Amino acid sequence: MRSSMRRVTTMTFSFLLQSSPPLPPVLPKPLLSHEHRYSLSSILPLLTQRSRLRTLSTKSIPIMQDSTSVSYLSQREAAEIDETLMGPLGFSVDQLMELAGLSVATSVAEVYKPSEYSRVLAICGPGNNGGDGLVAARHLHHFGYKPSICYPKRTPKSLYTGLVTQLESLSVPFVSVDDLPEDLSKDFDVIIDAIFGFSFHGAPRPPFDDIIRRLLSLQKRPVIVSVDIPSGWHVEEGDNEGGGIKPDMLVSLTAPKLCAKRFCGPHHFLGGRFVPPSVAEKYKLELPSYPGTSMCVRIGKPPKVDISAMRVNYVSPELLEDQVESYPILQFRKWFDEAVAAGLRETNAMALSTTNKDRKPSSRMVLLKGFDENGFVWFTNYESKKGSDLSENPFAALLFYWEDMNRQVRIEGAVERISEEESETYYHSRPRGSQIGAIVSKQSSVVSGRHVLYDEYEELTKKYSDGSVIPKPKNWGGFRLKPNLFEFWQGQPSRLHDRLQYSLQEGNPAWIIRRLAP
Ligand SMILES: NC(=O)C1=CN([C@@H]2O[C@H](COP(=O)(O)OP(=O)(O)OC[C@H]3O[C@@H](n4cnc5c(N)ncnc54)[C@H](OP(=O)(O)O)[C@@H]3O)[C@@H](O)[C@H]2O)[C@H](O)CC1
Ligand SMILES: Cc1cc2nc3c(=O)[nH]c(=O)nc-3n(C[C@H](O)[C@H](O)[C@H](O)COP(=O)(O)O)c2cc1C
Ligand SMILES: Cc1ncc(COP(=O)(O)O)c(C=O)c1O
Ligand SMILES: [K+]
Repeated sequence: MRSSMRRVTTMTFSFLLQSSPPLPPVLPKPLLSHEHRYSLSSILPLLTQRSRLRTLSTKSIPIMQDSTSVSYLSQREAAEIDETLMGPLGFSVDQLMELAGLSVATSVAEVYKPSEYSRVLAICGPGNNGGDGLVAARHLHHFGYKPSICYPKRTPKSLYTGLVTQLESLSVPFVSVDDLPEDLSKDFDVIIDAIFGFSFHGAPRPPFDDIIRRLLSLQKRPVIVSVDIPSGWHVEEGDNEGGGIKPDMLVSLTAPKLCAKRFCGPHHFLGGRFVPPSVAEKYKLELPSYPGTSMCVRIGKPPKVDISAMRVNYVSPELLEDQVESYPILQFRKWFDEAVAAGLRETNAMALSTTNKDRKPSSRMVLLKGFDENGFVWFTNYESKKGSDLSENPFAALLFYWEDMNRQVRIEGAVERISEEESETYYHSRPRGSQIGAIVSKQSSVVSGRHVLYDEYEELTKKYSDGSVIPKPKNWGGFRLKPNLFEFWQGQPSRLHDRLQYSLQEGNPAWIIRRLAP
């Protein structure tokens, strides 16, 4: 260990990750030509359908933990709020309908990905709820779904005829009630129930009575997404007879109506991100905040899941022996670049597994800060648990999981400290707050409270507020793992994954590539 430590002190700092660091000069020339630059469009086919879709939808949907803090509206309040918005507040019905329909489409896209739920039937009623359904269908078309529309009682107002024309111009098919299959489960994955909204009263009249009866008979598929009110439910009392439709998703608009208290399906979303504060104040509306730029927010409890049934069937391009690089470091570079180009978050995050002298393993995430033919580098506190493990047993394993690409990379080898000089250079490249953080944190030791760290952090922040150099703690620095084994794993259907292992035999510099059973 000592001698190898001395060897690394002569290295320059060039291993640190750059977008495309120079290739190691020790590699034979012809291999250099194998290096590719990847544009995002060339990478996209490598991503799964699932991940491609994720880029369409909002990144994170915060969940309202306390559903009691959302206001519920009576039928009269809902109608009054609409009048206020469209009267003194200057909104037009077209505008509100566009936003409502977009909220419905984004909510659907959050939960039901078009790779699995592409065939959508929007059943639209005669009022504005039906209009929301028409708008949602248009957006879903643009999101990659294949919507069809059933719109039996058309209103001859220009708002609605315009929405119909827009859908026709996209070749979205309109299906008459007579042409609807009796069993909707064969032809559709999702039904948008945009039949009745908050102006529904009495019992459903034809042809909607029969359509609602058909929705009632559906089992698991297609899923039903109700816009604002599950059609047929009493706007305030809900499904009071217990025989109404049971939607899988309810997208409440502006604020949930009283009937939504009776909704016990798995997905309750709120849309209608346009309520001005004056309206919220007047009606004492308590509404959750919408995340980022999202048009919808999940309200209520997240769905209960059957963990044992949670699984993904991976579908990816094949990983073949004659397509991979002869040098694992080049193959790693290729996959790393592809992961970066695909926009994955923290591509350089890796699990580091160590063992202590009693052969007890432990794992944690660290950030890769550079790699080349000499090894893989990360930084940490030498007196931490991992630091002490590595001094007792200088062998470790690294693991990368690039979920959106169905890829995993395992790397194993011997570990050594990098030079003080390299650690110094890297330490001072970090944000000053993190430099102070490294001084404050006696990593892996017990702390009596958060304040202990923060008090010292504040003190040091003041001390170094003049911009002077923050000295690197002696016990903070880098490790380098020199690999003797790599495995590139590409997820495939039916768990028949591709696994290509590169290993080094004692005293032989050539890498042997072998396929392992999945
Ligand atoms: N604030 C928002 O977020 C916005 C929500 N919008 C949506 O608008 C609906 C409310 O729209 P409205 O037009 O007032 O009403 P409905 O869509 O519920 O439907 C009224 C039509 O339905 C007929 N109706 C009523 N009861 C029955 C029944 N039992 N059988 C058959 N037909 C029925 C009614 O006809 P009537 O002759 O009975 O009056 C109407 O033709 C709201 O829920 C949101 O989805 C807006 O997009 C704007 C902003
Ligand atoms: C994504 C991610 C990256 C991390 N990167 C580092 C790192 O580069 N260095 C580090 O010391 N700790 C890092 N941590 C914190 C470690 O996971 C761990 O909590 C800490 O190093 C203490 O581990 P130990 O007690 O096993 O030594 C990271 C955590 C996460 C979730
Ligand atoms: C405790 C700790 N140390 C070091 C790092 C690496 O951070 P940096 O990128 O600032 O070097 C991390 C990253 O999460 C960390 O949590
Ligand atoms: K509805």
